[in-house]
Amino acid sequence: MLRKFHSISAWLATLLLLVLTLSGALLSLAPAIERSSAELAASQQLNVAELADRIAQHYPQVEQIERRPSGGILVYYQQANEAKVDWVSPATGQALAPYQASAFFRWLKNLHRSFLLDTPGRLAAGAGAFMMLVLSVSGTLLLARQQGGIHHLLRPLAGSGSKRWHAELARVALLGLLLSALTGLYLSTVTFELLPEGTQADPEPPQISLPLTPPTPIAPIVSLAALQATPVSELEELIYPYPNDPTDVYSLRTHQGASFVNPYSGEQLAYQAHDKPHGVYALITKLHTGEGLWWLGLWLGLSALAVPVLAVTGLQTWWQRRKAMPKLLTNSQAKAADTVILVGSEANSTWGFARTLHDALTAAGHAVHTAPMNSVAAHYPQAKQLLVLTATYGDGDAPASADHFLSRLRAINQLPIARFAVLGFGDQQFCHFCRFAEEVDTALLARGGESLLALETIDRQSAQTFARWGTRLGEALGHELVLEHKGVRVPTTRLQLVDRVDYDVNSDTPTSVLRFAAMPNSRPAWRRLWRSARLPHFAAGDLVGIYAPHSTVARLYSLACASSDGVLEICVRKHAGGECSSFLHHLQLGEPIDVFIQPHPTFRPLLGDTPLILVGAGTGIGPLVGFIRNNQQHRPIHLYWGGRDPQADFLYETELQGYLADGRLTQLHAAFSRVGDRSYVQHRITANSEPLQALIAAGAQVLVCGGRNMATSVAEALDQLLAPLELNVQTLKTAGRYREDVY
Ligand SMILES: Cc1cc2nc3c(=O)[nH]c(=O)nc-3n(C[C@H](O)[C@H](O)[C@H](O)COP(=O)(O)O)c2cc1C
Repeated sequence: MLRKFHSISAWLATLLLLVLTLSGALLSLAPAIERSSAELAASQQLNVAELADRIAQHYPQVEQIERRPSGGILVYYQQANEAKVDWVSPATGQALAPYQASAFFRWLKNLHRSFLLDTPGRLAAGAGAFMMLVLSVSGTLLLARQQGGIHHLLRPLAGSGSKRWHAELARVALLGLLLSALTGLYLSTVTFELLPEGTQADPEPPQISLPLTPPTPIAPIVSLAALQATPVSELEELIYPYPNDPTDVYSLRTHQGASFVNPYSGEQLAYQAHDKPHGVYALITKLHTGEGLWWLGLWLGLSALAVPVLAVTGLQTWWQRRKAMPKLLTNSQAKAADTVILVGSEANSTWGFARTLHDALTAAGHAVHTAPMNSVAAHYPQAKQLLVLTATYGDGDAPASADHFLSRLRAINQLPIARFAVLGFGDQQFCHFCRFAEEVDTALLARGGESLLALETIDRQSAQTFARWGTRLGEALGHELVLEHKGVRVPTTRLQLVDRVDYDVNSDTPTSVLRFAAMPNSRPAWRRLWRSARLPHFAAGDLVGIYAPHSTVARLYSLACASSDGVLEICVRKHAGGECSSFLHHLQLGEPIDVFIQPHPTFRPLLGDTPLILVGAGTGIGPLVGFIRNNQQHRPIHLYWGGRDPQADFLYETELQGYLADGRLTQLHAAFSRVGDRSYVQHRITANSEPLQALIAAGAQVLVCGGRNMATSVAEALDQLLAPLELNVQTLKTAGRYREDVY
């Protein structure tokens, strides 16, 4: 829902925002250009009397002095009965250059404020500022969700292509865009008098009586006390008395207020301060335009320039997601359907299964409506059965297209369709296999639903299990149903094996560390002209999906390095009958594999320098080594790892010794199950209870990677040692300080 909302708002706002941001970016140059044509430094220490005295040496017929927000000084004067304006040097009072207001910038300002129209244009500009605010906030929430929480917003981003560019750029430009949007919205509300602009002080001109008769000439301006007491940095404008009127006075406007100055005595008359709302208005105008804050102007301008790029990359991401969703040519209307299929998916493969089911049911004569789970309606008047197909993500959580399903269901008075069947898609590698599907099944039963078929789960997109479920569904519906699903491979990058280290080679289950690099000639020649082959972007702990030859189902492996390390590294144990692990173990140097990256943002070290306790067994060491390798800031890292025999499978032993020596690893506690005291990693944890208690009390984060049994034993051992601290694994998990990557 959030993604859809973000996409629709983006479409509506794109055109509006392109005009607003491009004109805003150009306008942001104005303060810096003006600043470069004015001379400023000397003006900061002067008072207005001194400045006016210097100017008087060169401009006998001066009428007005103005200090621009940039700090430059303008002088308005008469020459040969012609009104003129010059930039002057505050240091000497001499002319720098004639002043010419830029017609281009005036036009641009009108375009930016009102699209060169009147009230409708101003309304559109206000709406544009509002859309920018909405997009900035919804985009931040999306990013926070992708990164595993708002406090992880600054973590390195995973993914590649336009999606990654979009997120990366949005993160950089976010503050500038938020500031522009909020201040722009405020200025719009002031334009439409929804908020007060405040008033600039405008005191009544005083009547002065002449000190002497016949009239004496007015005092030299440098001697006027009120002007001496006003620093130039406070000045907005000084208007001189009319030369032929001996009763006229100086009119002085500063940032704080307005007053008059007696030209004979130098006394300040009728001072009036600007009101508070005006102060707020002036400050917000300054923050929006960057006038007087040229660096802020340039920063806002650069942030605004990000908007067209965000529009293009956002559009590409939207298009790619749309393309990945199957086209359902025969999708019935929700109100006319007798069968409703709701889909929970993050990376879209479940949509492929939904389409196979949709087509088969349609061919069998059903009117089928297929939609994302988040679009569940309160009422389907004709529907007789609801079929829910959903994946599970994160730590047993809902995928993107289903993250509001359970709350929607709670808000609906009566279950929209009584008969239902849930089919869960997941991966046994993960700790909570198909847990979200279980939750959905339980929730539907609790709401009084009637199970058409018991919950079924599908491991790693098995087409066979899907076909068997289809047969049973057909029986429940009273007709034959054949589900022949042909998996669709997601787009991949081709890499080649460049290095391998093999361990335990004499056993049936050897382990290898495999390193891959980009395949130089994997791209068409015309694309190689502008970009050479390179690795996709990933961080240690992300997952890489690898297709064995002729397989449409990818196997996921945890990454032992980041793309900035220049290779893609995984640690693989060969399993009896494991198609992908056997393929990888037989791979020769130079041979290719096809991969894609699945970000795993929740399995990462928290930012900062708090200690890390890394726990793993067997190949679970992969991502943990990646975290240690990238520990350039030398935060304390304590590694607990379990293997079988140090002579045969001490994975990464040489690297780990190097990391201990250079300070990237603080302590290494290895346990071996087939030699010596035949211990497991949880035994090392229990034996080190006290130092571990101290580390966790100091805020340490625990990251566990490896088999499910190991993870359970480690959690039990940690629960025991945490009890005296009145903590347990669950509370650490809730605080994001205990993360697992378990298979
Ligand atoms: C980061 C990540 C986390 C996952 N978490 C789980 C999980 O907790 N439980 C599970 O059974 N499957 C999990 N999976 C596997 C997916 O549910 C499974 O691959 C599913 O078929 C994906 O469907 P989709 O392509 O429609 O999103 C996870 C996959 C990824 C990439």
